[in-house]
This record gives sequence, structure tokens and C-alpha cells, in this order.
Amino acid sequence: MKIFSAAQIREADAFTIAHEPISSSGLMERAAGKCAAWLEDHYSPVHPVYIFCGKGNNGGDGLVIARLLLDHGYTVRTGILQYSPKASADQELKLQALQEHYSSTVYDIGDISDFPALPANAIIIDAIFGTGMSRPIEGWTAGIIHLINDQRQKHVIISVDMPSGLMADESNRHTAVVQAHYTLSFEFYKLAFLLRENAPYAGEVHILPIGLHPDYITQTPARYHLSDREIMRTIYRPRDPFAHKGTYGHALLIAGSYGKMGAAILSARACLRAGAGLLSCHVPQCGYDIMQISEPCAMCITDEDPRYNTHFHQDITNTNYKAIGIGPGLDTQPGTAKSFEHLLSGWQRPMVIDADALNLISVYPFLLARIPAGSILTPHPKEFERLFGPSANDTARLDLLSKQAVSLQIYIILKGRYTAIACPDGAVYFNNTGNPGMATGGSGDVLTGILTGLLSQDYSPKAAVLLGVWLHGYAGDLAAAHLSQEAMTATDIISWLGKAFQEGI
Ligand SMILES: NC(=O)C1=CN([C@@H]2O[C@H](COP(=O)(O)OP(=O)(O)OC[C@H]3O[C@@H](n4cnc5c(N)ncnc54)[C@H](O)[C@@H]3O)[C@@H](O)[C@H]2O)[C@@H](O)CC1
Ligand SMILES: [K+]
Repeated sequence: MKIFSAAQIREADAFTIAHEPISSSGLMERAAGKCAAWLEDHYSPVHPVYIFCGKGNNGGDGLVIARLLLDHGYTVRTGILQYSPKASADQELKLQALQEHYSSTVYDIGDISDFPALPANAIIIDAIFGTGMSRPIEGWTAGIIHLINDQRQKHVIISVDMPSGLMADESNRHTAVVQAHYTLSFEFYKLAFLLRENAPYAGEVHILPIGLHPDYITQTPARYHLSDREIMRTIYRPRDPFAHKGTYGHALLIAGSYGKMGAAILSARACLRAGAGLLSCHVPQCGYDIMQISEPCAMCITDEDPRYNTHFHQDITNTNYKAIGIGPGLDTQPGTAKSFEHLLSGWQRPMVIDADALNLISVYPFLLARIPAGSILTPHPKEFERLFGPSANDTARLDLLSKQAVSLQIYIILKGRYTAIACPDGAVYFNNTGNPGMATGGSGDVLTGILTGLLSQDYSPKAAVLLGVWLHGYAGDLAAAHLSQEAMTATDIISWLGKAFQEGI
């Protein structure tokens, strides 16, 4: 799914109005109608509804919602924030329509003293500002936003399209922003919902389709995308009935050290479960028995070093490897750094670089330029900062992420609630599967294994990244559903990977 900017959403509205038999007023009826239907599905008329409307089209939506709910027997009070004498044409039209039958339910708000006393089971609808937000909310209007937020413990707050005060395309810098429990947003995810800094505002986001013109959506390029099942279906390739184990590639994982062999095992298992044809694991001598006993499906190569991987570059004389994954539990010994440097000068194909391999690159930044094009880096925010420096906020970090992916011609997976995947062509995909139960040791090692396994099957790096991150999160969601977010471990993500292939695509 494409994520459009506020300016593009305005264009999509205009395009739809120009190419379909629908007016802007009609489109507003449709959008607000979707919100009213959602509200009716979730709340019965025993809940009095308090709607706060602005003077633009977001306010217009609120006025239509008020009329529709009143038509259906709800008790509604609609306050119009008079922060400006001017209203948009559609807002005026919808106000007239509401006043025609329900004028006694509408009142003006010109100061914080006009904020109503809310009965116990009231619901608050925030229709003050939407995607037209262009500057911080000030004065008593900001005061009303704060008063709405003060109700958060007692009343459900539902924002229409955007939490008022939040800018659609960036991290929040302002203080007066509605903190909604739910946001009912039209047609598209907004970038703002996907940024960690904006977590307190949108609550649970529900995207309501309002029939914006499909031609605009397909023809208009977007920089940001949300990964979805549709994308996965175009990527996933069922296995060839005539396949043999050589068909799906020979993967090499360079992982583990004394005390961190678990990371190597997790990666190896995930790599095999992601479908690699053959897997060799390069481990220190101390890891030989552990690997052979824990994962009989993997082959094992032991390093000259008893505790660390320091001679793995020699492995790549076997050029039959389809993919290399390096990093889980690797440690950052000087010998490991040297061997990594040699590996990078001898290996030209995309590889997966994670954990301590990323830490080595941050200690020896000259290695960055040697990463083969198309490789996949999987930093969490701290590792990202060590690699590429700090950022002032989430939007700046996103720009830096994309810039680095383009200049190094690699894929960078910045892990988080909505993991961001930056591609060498400048596109950024946000992943929507996964849950906080995956914030546990070993989750990242599992991802590295999955990505290496997919690369070894000849998925392109872009396909491997999108599919791998999606499946990893999906398997985590299945694990959490069966075991709870607390009790699930990284091992469970691997256990549910099979079901994720079956149900997640
Ligand atoms: N255009 C369309 O056809 C549709 C628009 N829809 C609604 O229209 C909304 C966008 O409407 P608008 O573009 O009118 O904008 P908004 O209703 O979000 O904002 C109203 C106006 O307030 C002013 N403003 C911005 N920031 C302010 C601030 N901090 N303090 C005071 N004034 C401020 C701006 O001039 C802006 O145009 C969407 O979010 C959505 O809710 C929906 O009805 C769907 C259809
Ligand atoms: K709003």
C-alpha cells in the first residue's frame, strides 16, 4: 500500500472529484458516512457523543457525522471551534444541513470556558484539524486540545482522519496534539502514524476506504509504502515440484562465539525453516558439538580459533554459496574484524550483515564502502546510530536511512514497531507485522537466518527483505497469539514460521 503525503492526498481528492461523478461535498458525505458506520458498529446510542469541529473540511466531516448519528437516534452535541471567522465551503454547507433539523445541538466554542461538562459514558470525536494542519495550534484552541486530552482516562477519544495537531508527514514537534484512542483515517496510512515519536497520538488506527480514484493511486509514485499481503503474494514463489536440495541454494552462516552459541543456533534453524536447500555454519571450535547436536540439518565448519570466528574468510573459496549471513553472536575480536575485512574484499554477492558484524563496521567505518551492492543490513536504532550517527528526530532518521541505502546501494532494515526497510532506489517500506513480544533476545538472529535462507533460494535482495521481515513479524504474531507476548521467545518465532508461510501470504 502506498503512503501518500498530505499534498498527494489533496491531489487524490481533486482527481477523484474531477474523474468521477462525485462532488467534494459528496466525497465528504461518503467519508463521514464511513466514520458514522464505524461508530455505530462499536458504540450504541447509550453513549452521548461530543463532537469538536474545526472550520475546515475535517470539521465538515465532524458535522456530517453529527447529522448521521442524530438521524440514527444518538444524542450528539457539536461544538464548533471559532478560531477563525472563515470556514471552508463544504464546512459551511454541512453546518447548514445540520442546523436545518438539529440546530439546538450545535454550539460555538470561543474559549476554554466553553468546554462542555461530559456525562459518564460520553464519547469524544475530534474533528478539529485533519491533513490541512500547517502550523502549531495556539491560544485557547490549544487549551481545548489539552482539555480533550485531560478526559483520556474517563472517555474514549476518536480522531477523524488525523489526531488534531499532528502533521501528516513528519514527527510531531508541537505540544497541543490530541491523544486519541482510535483514529479513523481515510483511504491511506499517513507517514505520521508509523513514526515512533508519534506513538502517543493516533492510538489504534483504522483505515476506512472512501473510494479515491484507483488511477491516481496506481499512477502516482510514492516514496513510502506499507508492506501488505498483496505485495507478499507478488513476491512469494511456490517450490518447484522437480526441486532437489541444490535448487534452493547453499547458505553460509558465520555466527557464534563462546557464550553466544545460542545466536548461531537460532539463525541456523531459522535459515533452514525459511527454506534454504543446504546450510553450512562457520563456528568457533567451542561451538562444534553444540551446533551438530542442536541442529542436525546444518553442516558445520570449525574455525582455527577455540572461542571466536577469526578465519572464516577462508570459507569463501567455496564459491558455491548462494548467500552469506554474518553477525549473530559473532563478538568483535580484532581477528574477527580482520577476517571480515578479507571476506568483504573477496565476496561480491549480496550478504546479510547483522549484530556484531554491524558493530565491527561502526568501529571500522571504512568497511562500509566495501559492502557488496544489494546487501542487507539489519540494525536496531542503537546500531543504526553507531553506524551512521545520531538524528534529531524520527523524520530526520528516516531521511538519513534512505540516503545511506541509496548512496551505498544496499538495503537497510531499521528495526522497530514498524520496521522501516530502505531500498537502494530510495523507496522505504514499513512493515506492519510483529509485536512487542518480539523485543526479546534472539529475535534479530532469527531474522538474519530467514533473510539468508531466502537469499540462498534466489529471491532478489528486495524480495528477500520484504518477505523475510513480513514473515518474521507474522510468525511472531502467531507465537504471541498462542503463547502471549510475555511468554514467547525467539525459538517460538521459528516454530511458527511454517504457519506464517501458510497463512501470512
Ligand atoms: N478534500 C476532500 O475532498 C476530503 C477531505 N476530507 C477531510 O478534509 C480534511 C482536510 O481538510 P482541510 O484541507 O480543509 O484542512 P483541515 O480541516 O485539516 O484544517 C482546516 C484549516 O485550518 C487551517 N489551519 C491549519 N493549521 C492551523 C492551526 N494550527 N491553527 C488554526 N488554523 C489552522 C488551515 O488553513 C486549514 O486549511 C481531511 O483531513 C479530511 O478530514 C474528507 O472529507 C474526505 C474528502
Ligand atoms: K481530527
